[in-house]
Amino acid sequence: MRLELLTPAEMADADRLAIAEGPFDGIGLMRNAGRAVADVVLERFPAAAHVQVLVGPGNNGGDGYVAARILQESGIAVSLWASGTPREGSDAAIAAEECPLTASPLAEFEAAAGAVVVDALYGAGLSKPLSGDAARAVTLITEKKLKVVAVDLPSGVSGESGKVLGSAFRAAVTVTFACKKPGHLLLPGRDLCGDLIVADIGIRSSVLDTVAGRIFENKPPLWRDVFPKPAVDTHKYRRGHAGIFSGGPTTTGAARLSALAAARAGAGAVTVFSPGNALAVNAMHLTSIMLRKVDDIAELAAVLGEGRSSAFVLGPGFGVGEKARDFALAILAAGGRLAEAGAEGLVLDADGITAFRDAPQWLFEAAARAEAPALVLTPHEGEFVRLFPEIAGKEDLSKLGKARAAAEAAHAVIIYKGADTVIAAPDGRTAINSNGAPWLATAGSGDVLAGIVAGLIAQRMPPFEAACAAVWLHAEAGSQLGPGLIAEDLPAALPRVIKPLYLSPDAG
Ligand SMILES: NC(=O)C1=CN([C@@H]2O[C@H](COP(=O)(O)OP(=O)(O)OC[C@H]3O[C@@H](n4cnc5c(N)ncnc54)[C@H](OP(=O)(O)O)[C@@H]3O)[C@@H](O)[C@H]2O)[C@@H](O)CC1
Ligand SMILES: [K+]
Repeated sequence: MRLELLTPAEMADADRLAIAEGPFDGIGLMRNAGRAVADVVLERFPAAAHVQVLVGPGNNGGDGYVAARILQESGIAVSLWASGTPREGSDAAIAAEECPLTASPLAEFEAAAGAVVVDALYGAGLSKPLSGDAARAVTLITEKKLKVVAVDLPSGVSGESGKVLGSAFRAAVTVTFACKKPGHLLLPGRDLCGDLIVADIGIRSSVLDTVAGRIFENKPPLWRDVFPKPAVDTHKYRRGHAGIFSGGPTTTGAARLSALAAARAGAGAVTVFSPGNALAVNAMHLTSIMLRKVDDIAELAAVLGEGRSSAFVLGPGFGVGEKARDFALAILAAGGRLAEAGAEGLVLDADGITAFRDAPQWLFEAAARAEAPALVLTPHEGEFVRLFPEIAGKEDLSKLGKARAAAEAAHAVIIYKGADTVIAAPDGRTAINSNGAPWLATAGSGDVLAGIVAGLIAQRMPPFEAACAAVWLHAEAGSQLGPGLIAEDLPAALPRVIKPLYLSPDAG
């Protein structure tokens, strides 16, 4: 399955190119699309006695006319409700002509109890909020709790952003064509799509290769080639060394969660760098993880000078303040010297992010230096607003657009967390995660994620791929653990989700 996600504009290019190159012309593609929809209706709802097909004036409606015809030919009672008429000479007009049913105006639509609805009002061409007859149809169908099969997208959901314009259908199944679109994975779109089926309608993969941009669904094939594999003759430092900064005596747990996660992600050695007054409490809870006192910038400089640690986590439980800023900037400034010893990255999480709320520019400039270790920022929505207030306020940008703009501005890999986590690199590559689990919304879960990222970067995994892999592994562990999950469970669950990556080329 393809991992590229096509924006509606890219998909329109694909349609044009596919029509030019063949083997199918526009109406050919539409017949294939409509048939795919009809097949899903028949397969999913074999007992349906009545299907109500709602068609719009564009090509989405065209798919609906095809589906209506095929469903009627298969013996089901079909009623057709149209909003507007297809433009003369368009593919949709041909599809409407080939359809033996007479459409009633959508204004007269009544939801029939027990009917299955095919929503072919608007798809990739959604250009304004749903209103009038279409919004009324959404209300009636929702009230009657009818099962909806959406064509391409539930009408009202933006294929670009996953946002709802006005109101939108909640589908049981959505049938899209050739590739998924960002709006299928970003919330609330993902939730409104129900089960998502990608139908092959005869667009050649060479066409999709030509138009595909740099947006991906986050799945193992995206990063498995660079996932660390320990060599047979390896030793612990060759498997990378991650350094995790602990907060004071009452806030040490977060760093230990990160440290355990870095170790479980495969880092050969992990050290917790602790303030002197928290050494005792850290020591009491650490076994395979090493511990070292780092109280001030001079002790940090000594650690950096040794060049052993190749990836750092700063922020979990660390405290918001000057010390967090100084430490982060010192690590980013040490890149050149560290690079020789193999230092690769700094994962700035939680308090480490908030510490820069009044001076984000200092951080961004430090990360922009060519020799700086890679910076990975892991904001949830609140932290994102603190660090990127202007980008966060741009209502016209999707979550993906915001993450991308932030990555460019900060010269950092951004993990914009949430149920639809987006990972963005400064070079424009962006991935949307789709295996998230609600169980992950629990205290300490983010500390674990930061640790996994650092554990992978410590093993020389490139930072964007490390971030993507970490988000996927974290979510996969969360899904497998399920209800009752607490953050302490996550590091221990990692071996179970990592192992299949080594065993099967098709895992995930
Ligand atoms: N050959 C191909 O290209 C293939 C395409 N395929 C299918 O085509 C679909 C894309 O088709 P499309 O580009 O025609 O856009 P579509 O979603 O039908 O909407 C455009 C029309 O709706 C109107 N409109 C929009 N929003 C509205 C609102 N809220 N309220 C009221 N009106 C609104 C809009 O009006 P306008 O913006 O012009 O004012 C325009 O008239 C795609 O999703 C897939 O299903 C497949 O068959 C495979 C082959
Ligand atoms: K639709």
